Amino acid sequence: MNEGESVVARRRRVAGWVRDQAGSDLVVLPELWTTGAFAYEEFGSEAEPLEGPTYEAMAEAASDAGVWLHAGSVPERDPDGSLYNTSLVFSPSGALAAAYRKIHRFGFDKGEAVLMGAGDELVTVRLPHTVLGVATCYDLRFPELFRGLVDAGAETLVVPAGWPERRRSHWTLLAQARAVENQAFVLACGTAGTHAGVPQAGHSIVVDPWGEVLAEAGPGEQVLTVDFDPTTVAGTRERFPALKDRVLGLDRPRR
Ligand SMILES: NC(=O)CCC(=O)C(=O)O
Repeated sequence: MNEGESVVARRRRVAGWVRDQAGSDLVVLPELWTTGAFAYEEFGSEAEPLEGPTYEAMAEAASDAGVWLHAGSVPERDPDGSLYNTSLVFSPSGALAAAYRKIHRFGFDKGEAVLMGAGDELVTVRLPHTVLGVATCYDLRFPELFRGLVDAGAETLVVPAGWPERRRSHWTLLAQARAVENQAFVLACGTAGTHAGVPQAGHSIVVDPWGEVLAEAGPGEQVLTVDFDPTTVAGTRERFPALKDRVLGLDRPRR
């Protein structure tokens, strides 16, 4: 994203990119792309109700293109005034298929962690040939969230992000780890450019359930297109049934 571009102009530009993807099955956008994930001062001023201008523009773009659209996330203002980092998924008719409020907020004692509320619900979305499990950016560091998504049926894990360049090695490593440990496809879509002075990693990445990188973007803005068969997940899980060997309850003290 170009700093200095208005939210209105960026929304129009991104909607055009989505329309250009007609013929694809699923299009994925990154986290907080209207403001930038590190533009904390803008979260309040640019926050939208769930069905706000970004929702409307993305619903229309999904329907014009006839694609499933994970529209990344927006700063959402709840009717009670609280802010959330909320991802939106639209069906090819432009209907809202799911909204996910980011569970793990980044920033420790500042930024998103104090400005936004935490979601408390895992979200999956059934598509014709796979079930998406939805997570956002910093969530990538919390494997138990992804295990929850897998238990809810997820086979393709979608992670929009605004991940900084200085931790890019973690981005790639964690995307591959989440794919391998959950025997799932991972579609991790990151912002490019600089947000509020924080250089972004870009490098969106698609990983298969064996941990192989199917496609990886460069550092700048680009459309990364990849063909894969999500129905292969079941076979991978059957041939190498590590998920069946899980011992449940180890994440809680035993006494
Ligand atoms: N927007 C984010 O969640 C940033 C996460 C991050 O920088 C990290 O996990 O490292």
